[in-house]
Amino acid sequence: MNIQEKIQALREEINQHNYNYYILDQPSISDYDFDVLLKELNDLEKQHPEFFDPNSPTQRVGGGVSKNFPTIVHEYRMYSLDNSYSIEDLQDWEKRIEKSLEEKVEFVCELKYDGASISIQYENGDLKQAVTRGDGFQGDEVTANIRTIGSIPLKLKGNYPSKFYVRGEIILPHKEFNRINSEREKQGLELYANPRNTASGSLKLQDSAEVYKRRLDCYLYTIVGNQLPFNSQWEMLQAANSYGFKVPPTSKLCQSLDEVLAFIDHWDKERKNLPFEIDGIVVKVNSFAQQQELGFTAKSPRWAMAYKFKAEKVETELLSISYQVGRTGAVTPVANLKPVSLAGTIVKRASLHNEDIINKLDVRIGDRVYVEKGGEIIPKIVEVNFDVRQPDSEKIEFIQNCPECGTELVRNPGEAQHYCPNEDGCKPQIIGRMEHFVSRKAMDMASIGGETAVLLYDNQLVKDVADFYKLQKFMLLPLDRMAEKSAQNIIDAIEESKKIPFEKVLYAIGIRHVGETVAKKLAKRFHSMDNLMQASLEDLASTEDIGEKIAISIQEFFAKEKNQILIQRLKEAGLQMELGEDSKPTSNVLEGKTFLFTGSLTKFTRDEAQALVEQNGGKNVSGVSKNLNYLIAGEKAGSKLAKAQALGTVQILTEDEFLAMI
Ligand SMILES: NC(=O)c1ccc[n+]([C@@H]2O[C@H](COP(=O)([O-])OP(=O)(O)OC[C@H]3O[C@@H](n4cnc5c(N)ncnc54)[C@H](O)[C@@H]3O)[C@@H](O)[C@H]2O)c1
Ligand SMILES: [Zn+2]
Repeated sequence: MNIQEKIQALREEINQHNYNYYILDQPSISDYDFDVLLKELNDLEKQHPEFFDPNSPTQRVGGGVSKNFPTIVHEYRMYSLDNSYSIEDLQDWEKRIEKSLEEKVEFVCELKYDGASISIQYENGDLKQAVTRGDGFQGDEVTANIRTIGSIPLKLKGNYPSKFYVRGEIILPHKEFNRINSEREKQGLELYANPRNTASGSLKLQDSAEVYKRRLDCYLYTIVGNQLPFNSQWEMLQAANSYGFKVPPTSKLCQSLDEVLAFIDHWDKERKNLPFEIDGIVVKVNSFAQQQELGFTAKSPRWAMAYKFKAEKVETELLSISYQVGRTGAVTPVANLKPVSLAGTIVKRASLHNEDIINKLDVRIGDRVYVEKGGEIIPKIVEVNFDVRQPDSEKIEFIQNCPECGTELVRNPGEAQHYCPNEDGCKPQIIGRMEHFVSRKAMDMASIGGETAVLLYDNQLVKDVADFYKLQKFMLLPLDRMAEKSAQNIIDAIEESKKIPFEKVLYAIGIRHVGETVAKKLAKRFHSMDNLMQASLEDLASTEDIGEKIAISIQEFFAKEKNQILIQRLKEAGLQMELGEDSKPTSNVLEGKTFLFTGSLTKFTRDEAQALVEQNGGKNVSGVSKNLNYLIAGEKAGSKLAKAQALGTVQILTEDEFLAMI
């Protein structure tokens, strides 16, 4: 990979994590690992300014707006914060500031509440409107949900300005987070990863009665507006307090960096006693005049810096290891720990991923181990305390047979995971496939949870996913705890699922390595199950973002006779086996041609434009290169236009010229 490709790959990877984190509220990596990726990209971009892109995730606030709420443009932009993980970084920052201001600087230290940003507008003392940060320029209007939060005043007191926005963080206290998760566990629902993403997900619920039940809380730290009666962060906090806002009493005015460091030190130790999660300390230049002089970068103020704590780590004992078999047959070792309190939850298990990780950690039963939790659901073991290892401890031998069905496990060359090959006889694999099939992003049958899947399987009603479509109500009624209403719900959900679009069906059938995104790309490229089943390895592997590994996995899946029969039965049941009319290409006038849009577009949004390209058989690309045929340049087109002109091989079009092509 050359530098440009590396930069591009990092941008794509980070964008995907941003999407998981901010839109789906389901991070798949820890914040620390995410920040490492972002820093790597930032460093590369600094070394290679020629690849600057204003749309890079280093230049933009990570969030976005959803389709479920009205979108509101922020009158005053909402920024993110610069992060540092070390005291040295913080010292460097202070030196930079002092140098550019050439005068004494006071700082305000605040806790960095780990929740979701909110901006709330007040007019004449009344709460008017509440908007999420979104991408910093515009966010979701969630006023009704915000009104359910007890600590946010609906009416102000004292001598408040007539119009302003107050900003702060919506958080979910540990106690509530644990309560919600233990309820979800009882209902067999997927657990939420951490309080922050749960708080942000709660704000986006459609039913404010549900939001009310979540007992969110809010801490406020900024007021913005025109001609406000205070000149510093500290004065502002006092004023906000006098208007009736819940301003945290923990903030501190510091005269020197040493005082700042003492504050950090104090809270690094004390944070575990707080009833809510903080992920660091925010240090802000106190004086507004100085703030103004320092200004902003593309995504954060230069006058503030977040110092992030390292993920909390605790020591405990490894009691035993169990092995879990997933729907693909993958066997995952899980550490059973002596229960210990970590980041507000009691931790009893930690992930060990695979044999290689066990060997690398050299972890043994009875060892004292360090456990860390960084945003994911299951914490991980990061280190062994070798100083106190028992002399008679033995190296862990990975199991050789499936703990569920006894079949000998296989480990393919080049892969770290062990698999149980007994696809059709190993219960967790069958149940896992059923659960995957009915899940929200697949066939979306909410009325069939994990417990129901087990019930249906144990009663021999459903042995594979096609059996769902043979179910009738009278078969369900005799089952344990199956009321008339739940039986009807199940039958309805199964019937409804016949309308689920092809790309989700493709995801639902559970081909190894075919996730949601890959399924979409395959659907778009091959249009129907039949085409896909007949596609050659070359055809498959030449699809965007699909490499040989996925291509082989697809071919292996369809080569099996039992899968061919399964598909045939699903087809007969009436599932969607091809793309819906509206996603099919309407013409192929753009076939074989590549397009890129730049600048601000007036005739269509970027998404609409790209959809037009695809509907007419063309392909969208993400950067200017020899592979680009057409660049459609809107107003204020910048570096991409210049680069295309320099290349000389790219045809440059206006929006109208593009429309004329189709
Ligand atoms: N794990 C993942 O996949 C993933 C993906 C994207 C982002 N993230 C994480 O999200 C974070 C980046 O998100 P971000 O842009 O919201 O930045 P951030 O959370 O690091 O900092 C900015 C935010 O801090 C909040 N904040 C809390 N207390 C504050 C205070 N006292 N004063 C001012 N602001 C305060 C504000 O909401 C502000 O918008 C990083 O920590 C990153 O690791 C993780
Ligand atoms: Zn098995």
